[in-house]
Amino acid sequence: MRKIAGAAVLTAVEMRAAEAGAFDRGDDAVAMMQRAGHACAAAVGRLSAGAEVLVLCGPGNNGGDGYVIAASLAAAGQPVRVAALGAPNTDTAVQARTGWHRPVEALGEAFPAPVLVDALFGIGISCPLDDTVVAALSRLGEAARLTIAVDLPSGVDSDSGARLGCPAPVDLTLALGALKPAHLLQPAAALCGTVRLLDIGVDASATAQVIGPPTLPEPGPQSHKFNRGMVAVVRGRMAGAAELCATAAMHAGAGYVALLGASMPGAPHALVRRRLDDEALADRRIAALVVGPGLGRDDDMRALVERALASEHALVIDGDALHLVTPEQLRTRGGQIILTPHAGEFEALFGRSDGSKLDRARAAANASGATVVFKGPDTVIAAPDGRTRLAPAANNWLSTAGSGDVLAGAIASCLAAGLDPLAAAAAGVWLHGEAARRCGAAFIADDLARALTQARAALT
Ligand SMILES: NC(=O)C1=CN([C@@H]2O[C@H](COP(=O)(O)OP(=O)(O)OC[C@H]3O[C@@H](n4cnc5c(N)ncnc54)[C@H](O)[C@@H]3O)[C@@H](O)[C@H]2O)[C@@H](O)CC1
Ligand SMILES: [K+]
Repeated sequence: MRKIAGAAVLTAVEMRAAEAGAFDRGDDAVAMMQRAGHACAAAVGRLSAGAEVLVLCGPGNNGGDGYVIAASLAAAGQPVRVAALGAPNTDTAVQARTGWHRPVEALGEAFPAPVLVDALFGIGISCPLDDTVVAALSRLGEAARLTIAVDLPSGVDSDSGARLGCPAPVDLTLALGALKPAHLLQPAAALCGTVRLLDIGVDASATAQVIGPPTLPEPGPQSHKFNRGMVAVVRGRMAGAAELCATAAMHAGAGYVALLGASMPGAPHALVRRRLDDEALADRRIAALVVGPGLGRDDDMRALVERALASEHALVIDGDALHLVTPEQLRTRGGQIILTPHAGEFEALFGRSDGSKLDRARAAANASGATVVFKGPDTVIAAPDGRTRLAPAANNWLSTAGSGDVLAGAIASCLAAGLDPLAAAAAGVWLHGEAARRCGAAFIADDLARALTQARAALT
């Protein structure tokens, strides 16, 4: 059982292909299910500390895992019962069922137990759960002290994270072989509780990964303020947002940060103030230019965004600037560009579309040629080459004014340090999440920007 940082994230189709690849190499489905079930049982056994376990088994292979878990716990002397939603209907699950030699209760009539293991449905759920199933899950979940989902909480769509029924949250989800998008995308992610990964012997390499602690360059004897990475932030109508962004860039490790445009009294002394003119914008030492925080959306600001696009700098485009560009314009401009839209900005720039947040971020990166950081409680980063990174659940207190300005600054700092746009975006999201974790509760964006120093120090 391991933590999820850096883990591969596979869609249902990719997961089945990974399993098929293992079978092609001589593995078989029954052996794989035994490994999955025994790995789950070991975790359940440790966590239940001898309390009675009720395992709920569905009709497919998720249910098959459940029978193996129950049999394994029984063999270890743990009190365990099984309740099922019908008979197993796959060869592998039928085989797993033969290993359980005790009664099987009907789901709707099952008596609760202190530990509930949900092995009703995993990646194979295809339509919303019946109300009677949701009612049974809720009743048994509420009565349990500890609820554990096998692979996924039953009633969520594996690829999109949508609810299929209204399941209650579980305490722990044991992801089998790889993470699935639903472990990270809302609303499903909030139902998963703590997520841990179990190895079941499949090769789970993928273009999508969970963001983990980044590797960032450390200063050495040759370092000076400019080669540590110079960030410039364009000040628009609201100076505060640009100053927050610039402050965040400094605390995330940039060697030199310039605010282009008039600052307000009280900004950090280390922040370099420069006039916003062509000479400042053309400064070749700028390694990342941020435009958008507190910018405004009038014609003057549109012209300013165009001047930023006309520069040769690597760009972080945030906030209002996302309303003043088009995907085609960005694709034509090329070069290193990171976009940091929240849901409203994303829709304004890329329009409404169906599909999961992962699909939408990938399509946006493809359309714009930029790296897209689709922000929210389930941030997804997509690069134009198809690689994606998904953020683990972060501190919900991040839903505060200025939090996005801080993120843009953190990302710009990592871009200026020489990381490629995908790595820089992922590093910035990690630093932002770690800073928020350290801040605890009810912090403001100024605290968050300062806490980036501690988040950065945690990596050294
Ligand atoms: N070798 C394998 O195939 C392995 C499979 N694994 C497990 O197998 C799971 C996937 O198994 P399956 O593909 O069989 O899928 P599931 O077991 O998730 O569910 C599919 C079954 O549920 C039924 N179903 C779907 N939606 C329903 C609904 N709303 N109401 C009632 N019934 C519904 C389907 O008709 C089918 O019988 C994974 O999540 C994982 O837990 C693991 O054991 C690893 C190995
Ligand atoms: K499940």
